[in-house]
Amino acid sequence: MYGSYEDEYRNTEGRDLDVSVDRVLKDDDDDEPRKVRRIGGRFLAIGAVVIILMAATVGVAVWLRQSNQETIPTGNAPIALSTLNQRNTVDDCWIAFYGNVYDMTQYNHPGPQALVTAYCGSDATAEYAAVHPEVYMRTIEHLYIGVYAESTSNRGDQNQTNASDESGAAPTVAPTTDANENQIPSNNAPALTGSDNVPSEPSNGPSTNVEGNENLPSISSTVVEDPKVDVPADTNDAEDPDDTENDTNAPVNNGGIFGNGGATQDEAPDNNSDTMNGDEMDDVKDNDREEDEGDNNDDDDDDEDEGDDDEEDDEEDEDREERTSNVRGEDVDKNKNKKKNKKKDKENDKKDKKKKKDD
Ligand code: HEM
Repeated sequence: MYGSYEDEYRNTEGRDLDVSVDRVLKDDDDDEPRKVRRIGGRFLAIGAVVIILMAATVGVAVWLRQSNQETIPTGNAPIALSTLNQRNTVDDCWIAFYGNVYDMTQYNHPGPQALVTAYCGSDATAEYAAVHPEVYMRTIEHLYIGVYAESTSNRGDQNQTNASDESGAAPTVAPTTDANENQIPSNNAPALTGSDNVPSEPSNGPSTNVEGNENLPSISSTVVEDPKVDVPADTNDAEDPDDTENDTNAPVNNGGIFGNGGATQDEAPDNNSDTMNGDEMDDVKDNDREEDEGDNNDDDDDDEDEGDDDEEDDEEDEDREERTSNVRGEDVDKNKNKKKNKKKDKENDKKDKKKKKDD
């Protein structure tokens, strides 16, 4: 009896126990996926919200940025100064060189990087040109964005096409734009023509229109000044033929002392004392020559000793003439010729004397 009761109890309990354990076990198996699903759902929801919030934040940021800035110019639209000025940070760095705008954000400068970043958002043509040849610009053609509207330092020819713009490559010449039309004087500048890509000398690049215009007059002024420099020389050259009659200096240049035209000009009042002295010297020389000739004629009947004296006299005359010619600055060649002539005369005289004696 007891046994049956206990057994029944046990069975009952056992059954109950079994049932309760099964229930518990069953409940656990059923709840765990639900919990996981619930937790997963919560995470998903939170993640979605976060993603949405992030996307919204990014979207708003992008929108704010775009709304504050002008859109990046495409095609041939020139980049205004205001646009350039907005790209003035290290992370968004635009710089204008020679009338073209480049995105220098990713540029690694071989020199100090700070030198480049200091000019983000501005025109650094002048600063660049002060230390670099323009040919270095070719190394950043891939960073070209567009034409800088405010610059007068654009290179290029109006006849060039804009093909390089459309291809995205930096133009070696600036495309024809309204901005370029304003730069016609710059493009016509002599220093820039004939060397579209690489000017022979680095210009002290103008960073503004004013500076660019300042450069132009200097170029044109040099062109204008050149004739001015030549003018005095030309006028002098032109005046020389006309001035010979009236210019007191003309006789000197035209051989007033020893020249052919000196005699007539010397007759006119002349302030040039050298000319007068020259004629006086000529007169003295002529007189000496006549005296010498007279001596020679007088000595025709003299003996040889006396002839020797005549030779001495001749030598003295030669010395005298030499001195006078030196004073006047007469050519040495003239003196030599005269001496030769005199010697010939003497020889002839001697021959005549000998002939006479022989006779
Ligand atoms: C933004 C204005 C710039 C300034 C003020 C500037 C200044 C300088 C200076 C002072 C140096 C000499 C560094 C040294 O000797 O240690 C230098 C070097 C150099 N820079 Fe620039 N730079 C500028 C932009 C550029 C750009 C845009 C380029 C390329 C297109 C460039 C290319 C070079 C190169 C190749 C060197 C090394 C060779 C050399 O000294 O000529 N620079 N830069």
